Amino acid sequence: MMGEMWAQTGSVIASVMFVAAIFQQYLPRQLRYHVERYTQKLVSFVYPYIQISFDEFTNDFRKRSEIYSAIQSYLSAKSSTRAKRLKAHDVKDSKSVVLGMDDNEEVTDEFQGINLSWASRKRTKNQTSFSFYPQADEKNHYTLTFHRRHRDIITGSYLDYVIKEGKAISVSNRQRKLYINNPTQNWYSYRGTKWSHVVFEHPASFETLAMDPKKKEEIVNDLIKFRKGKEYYAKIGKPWKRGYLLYGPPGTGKSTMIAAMSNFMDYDVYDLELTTVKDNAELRKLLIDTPNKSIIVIEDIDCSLDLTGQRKKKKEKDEEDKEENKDPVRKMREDQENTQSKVTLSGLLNFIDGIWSACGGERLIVFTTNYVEKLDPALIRRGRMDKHIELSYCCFEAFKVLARNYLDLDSHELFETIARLLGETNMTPADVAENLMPKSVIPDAESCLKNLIEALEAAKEKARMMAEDEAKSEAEEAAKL
Ligand SMILES: Nc1ncnc2c1ncn2[C@@H]1O[C@H](COP(=O)(O)OP(=O)(O)OP(=O)(O)O)[C@@H](O)[C@H]1O
Ligand SMILES: [Mg+2]
Repeated sequence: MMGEMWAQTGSVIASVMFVAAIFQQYLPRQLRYHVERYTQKLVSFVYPYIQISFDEFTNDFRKRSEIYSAIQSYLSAKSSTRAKRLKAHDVKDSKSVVLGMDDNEEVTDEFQGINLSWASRKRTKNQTSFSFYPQADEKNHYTLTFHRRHRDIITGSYLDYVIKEGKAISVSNRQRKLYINNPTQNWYSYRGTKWSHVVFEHPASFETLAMDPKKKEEIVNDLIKFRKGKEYYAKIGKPWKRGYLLYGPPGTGKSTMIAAMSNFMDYDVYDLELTTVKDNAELRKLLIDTPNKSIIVIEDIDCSLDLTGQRKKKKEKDEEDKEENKDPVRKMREDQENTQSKVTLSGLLNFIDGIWSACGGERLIVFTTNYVEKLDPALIRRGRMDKHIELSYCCFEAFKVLARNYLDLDSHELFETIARLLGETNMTPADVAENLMPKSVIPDAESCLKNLIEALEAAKEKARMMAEDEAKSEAEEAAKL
């Protein structure tokens, strides 16, 4: 109804303008100017609609307008169901083809009871010379048309809403990436960049992660709270970031949990290899280069650097420096060693809570370690690493998740024996999972469970023998004394 009325009004106006344009050609120049002015005044008086256009490229044609891209994503959701002629876009970093309106197609939208219409238009300039920027000769733009009495709402809240929604749609369509830092010496080589990336398609999820369900729920809730926490962090005056320390023996699912976090949050992963970072300044550059909605990961923090001993060493060195007559060759060698190294504990601490960390926001920082007790307390104190998560040996609840994942089993008469054995011996989820893998082509759940029971019994026996040996050698030591 509304559309028809607009179309009618539009065609009347177009006819008036057409007649005026023909008429103008026969008038002297000054008169033509006045006629043009008055025609436009008349049109704006009769035609109560306002049009806003959004160009695809910024003025210098080099950069695609962010607003245009956001509108495109917003309209792709509407036009794929409403418009009749669609156009497939190959949008960079998008998981799938993005469908948008074809040129000169229109879709309507509604906002707080107000009807509006969007149209996709293309202006082609006459090509007179060779151009480095072919887009410059084809100007795509969207036009938004609405009644002038809604001007304030549309230019205020509606446009904000469209851009926010559009950006959210682009994020959810985005292909997630795993970034790895390049060694510093390669940054300035041909096409050298700080981070290289590959497409990240890890299948891990919190559903398939084997761990105590209560702990898992706590972590998921913590992540949800963080994701929704923009205003909260602003209110308490803290940068929007959160640190997790994942610790536990090898094979308990620390790396798997990081993948699950990334899938759950829809964040890119920045896997930071500290041993290839030259010094603290380079570390800062790398981190400033990470955008928001990312997880910065430092795996095996205890092995990456001699972080634990850094402070102590420094103190020792200071003492040594006091020695008056120091061998100059030795001093030179030591100086060289020092320049080779690299990132210090204080550099890393600055990264976690330094001033830069407030840039952008919405970042998770995850450290993993096998030996939490070895870490410097300064690194893991509350406020730096907000949450300490222990990933431990497989408990019965975790086993049930694995049995469901690997064998599609929720219960079985052998579960009771497995529960008992898991209580008596330590086995990592990685080992339990390995034993649950079907060994034959035709999967047989029962034989897989029996395999696991055998492995658990063997592990229990091994642990018993080791304990006996230890007790024996302790007794021998005591006898010697
Ligand atoms: N809690 C778990 N839930 C599901 N699968 C797991 C779990 N823990 C380990 N696995 C399986 O074992 C493999 C190894 O686990 P993962 O790499 O996450 O261990 P990790 O704790 O990071 O070990 P490391 O300390 O050696 O880095 C994974 O590929 C996964 O299939
Ligand atoms: Mg790991």
